[in-house]
Amino acid sequence: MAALLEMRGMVKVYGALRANDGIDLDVFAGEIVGLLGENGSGKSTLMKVLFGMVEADGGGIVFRGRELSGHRPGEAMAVGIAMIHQHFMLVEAMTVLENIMLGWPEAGKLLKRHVIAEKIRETSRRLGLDLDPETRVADLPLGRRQRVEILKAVLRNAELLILDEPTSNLAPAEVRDLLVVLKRLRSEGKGIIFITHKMPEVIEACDKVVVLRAGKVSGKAVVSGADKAQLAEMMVGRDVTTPYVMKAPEKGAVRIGMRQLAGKGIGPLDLDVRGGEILAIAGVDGNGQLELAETLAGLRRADAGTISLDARDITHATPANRTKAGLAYMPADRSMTALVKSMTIMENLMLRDIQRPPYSLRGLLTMGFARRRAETLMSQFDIRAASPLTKAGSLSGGNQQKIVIARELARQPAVLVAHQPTWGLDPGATRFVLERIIALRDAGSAVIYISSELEEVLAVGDRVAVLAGGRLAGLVTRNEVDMPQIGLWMSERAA
Ligand SMILES: Nc1ncnc2c1ncn2[C@@H]1O[C@H](COP(=O)(O)OP(=O)(O)OP(=O)(O)O)[C@@H](O)[C@H]1O
Repeated sequence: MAALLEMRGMVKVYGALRANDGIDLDVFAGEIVGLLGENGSGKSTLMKVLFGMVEADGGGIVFRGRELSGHRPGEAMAVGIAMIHQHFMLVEAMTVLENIMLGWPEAGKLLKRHVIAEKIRETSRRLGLDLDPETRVADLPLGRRQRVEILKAVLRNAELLILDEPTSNLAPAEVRDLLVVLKRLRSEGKGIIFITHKMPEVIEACDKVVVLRAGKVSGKAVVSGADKAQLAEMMVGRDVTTPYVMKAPEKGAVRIGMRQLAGKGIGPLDLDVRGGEILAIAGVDGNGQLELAETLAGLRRADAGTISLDARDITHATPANRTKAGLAYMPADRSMTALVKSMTIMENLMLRDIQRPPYSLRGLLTMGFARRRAETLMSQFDIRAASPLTKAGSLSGGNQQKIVIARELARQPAVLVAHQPTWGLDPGATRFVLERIIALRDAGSAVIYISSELEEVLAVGDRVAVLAGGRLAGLVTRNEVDMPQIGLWMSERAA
């Protein structure tokens, strides 16, 4: 049987960097191929070339027996290739049906609205998407929005679906549902390319894996029957499975405190986090995590209650004043909200401290210092780019995340609020970041670590709290953690 997709010797060069350096990739109909590799190894670039978003500098693509070159996304879609983006291209104010018609103008000309609505219902039932054509996208949780994109692709007769880290911002239950949907698509004969950094997802859903390193294929394997340890070694290139070392906490004074804190979607909350302590907050996404993080960072108003930082009331302080007071914040959606893509890596790294020494002395920017500092942070945090003067937006997703993480950690903040700090990071980078956060705690900072990844929460939390419906459903110390209890708390919903 001929492959659905054959990519041969793909090359894509950016200046001196060979982002893709002779990559071969085959996908058969009815096959899920895991595309893996560390941050910056060239996965997204290869997919952008395939989908016609960037032009290759070498190599050839054959899709369903026909050569594809110099194409644009419109042509890729017309021949049956669909790309499900990480940031969904949906209009929130419109319904599922309207969004689907919007992205499929030909259908609007040929088919009546109720016929399309029926097609949506039928396809949704068949694939287990649980979507109603009349629901407004704004009312759908993230996982369902992604399914609208999948539905759109299937209705337009896509034969190959590209999913670039589709699970990175989904809650565990949504991930399970997505994998079920992907398997149904496979059984209907679709080819799927699935980019992920998560080993369990690969084992659960993929038929084979292709691993990239520095723009080249560094390994290939059939998943069934493969030795898990070998697969992990091939994917990660080093052992990242040893547990984190957590010294017994040396708890200091309360560094951040909340009293009856309430706002839209949260509270009232009473919490204290001491220096030398990590409070990990678990919970199913959408239970007030974002609201809590943004209220602490000063991006949302608290309607009632107080927040204190090192005994100073910061409830109504601006984000900039909170930064000055020693608060660092890593938002979950770093590439959209914490990074200026048109600025250089160096500029992004100094963004928070630009008016203060040592960056600025008597009003003069000390560029030499800024550059040296950027070089040091880039090497410490393994931010892969040609130079500190490279534009942040041209970096791979994971490397963009690392800029924000490096900037916030390097400030040695009194308090760190980290929301899903490892989204989009490869296993090696995840480990590094968690170790740095633990080091920050060991140096006396207070950390609030918000994540829907239970494994991480349990690995780093000195205490573990569960947020449900915007309130604390439970709070235990590390030694008291009882998994069934945590699960129960997570499923609690405040009325
Ligand atoms: N437009 C661009 N200009 C310059 N360099 C680029 C551009 N796009 C990508 N690169 C570089 O190409 C390399 C591969 O990036 P790519 O986004 O393909 O990696 P990735 O494997 O998808 O990584 P991640 O897991 O972090 O998303 C990176 O070094 C990146 O900085």
